[in-house]
Amino acid sequence: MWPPVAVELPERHEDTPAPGTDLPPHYAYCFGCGDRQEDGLHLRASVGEGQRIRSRFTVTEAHQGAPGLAHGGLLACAFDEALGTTVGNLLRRPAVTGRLETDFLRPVPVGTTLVIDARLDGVAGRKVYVSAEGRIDAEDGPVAVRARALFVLVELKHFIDNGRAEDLRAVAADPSLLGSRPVELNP
Ligand SMILES: CCCCC/C=C\C/C=C\C/C=C\C/C=C\CCCC(=O)SCCNC(=O)CCNC(=O)[C@H](O)C(C)(C)COP(=O)(O)OP(=O)(O)OC[C@H]1O[C@@H](n2cnc3c(N)ncnc32)[C@H](O)[C@@H]1OP(=O)(O)O
Repeated sequence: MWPPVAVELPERHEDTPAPGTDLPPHYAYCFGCGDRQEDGLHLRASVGEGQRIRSRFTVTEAHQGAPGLAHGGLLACAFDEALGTTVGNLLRRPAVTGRLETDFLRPVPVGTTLVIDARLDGVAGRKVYVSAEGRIDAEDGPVAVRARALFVLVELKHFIDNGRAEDLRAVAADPSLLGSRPVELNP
């Protein structure tokens, strides 16, 4: 059963941009989406209809597990990012991945762009349930990966208490590293 508990489905946050709007990286050095993270996955997300966010991830030679094929762990990472950005942008509250499960249905060759459609399935207290499927090269392409996750809402303190001090200082000095959102960090 998914979600595994009774949930509410909140309206998306009033500050969520209109469907079709591209979303900025949430952190410039994020491995999933950061534009200053040269070795990262460089997912690009945009707002979908209702409780949906669409992300795109292009598999490169750096992402191989077997010759010419994407590594499953990297695909899981891409889904973590796509699901996390769905939670963050639709609820506009900080959250972390508590549990992530993935089903790999087809091999994903280097050069593929996965079109990942994620949706918010519901919220139960601090628990947020999200799911996604990734299709090969087109929004109506064959499904290659499905994922479901539980995110847990946290206070900003979670990041301040646990993050490495020099990285927190860098963000405090240059808040634009966190995309367009004003966040107060005083480590
Ligand atoms: C100004 C605000 C800005 C807001 C943001 C706005 C826009 C943002 C835009 C974009 C989005 C941004 C980012 C998204 C992108 C990428 C996503 C990547 C995310 C990650 O990559 S993030 C790193 C990996 N992640 C961790 O580093 C977590 C380590 N972990 C912990 O820090 C703790 O473990 C924590 C906090 C998870 C829980 O700890 P805790 O003490 O706070 O709470 P507790 O344990 O009570 O759990 C509460 C309830 O969740 C249930 N629960 C917990 N874990 C479970 C599990 N695994 N399975 C089943 N249920 C579970 C419990 O059973 C309980 O349920 P119940 O309430 O029913 O008892």
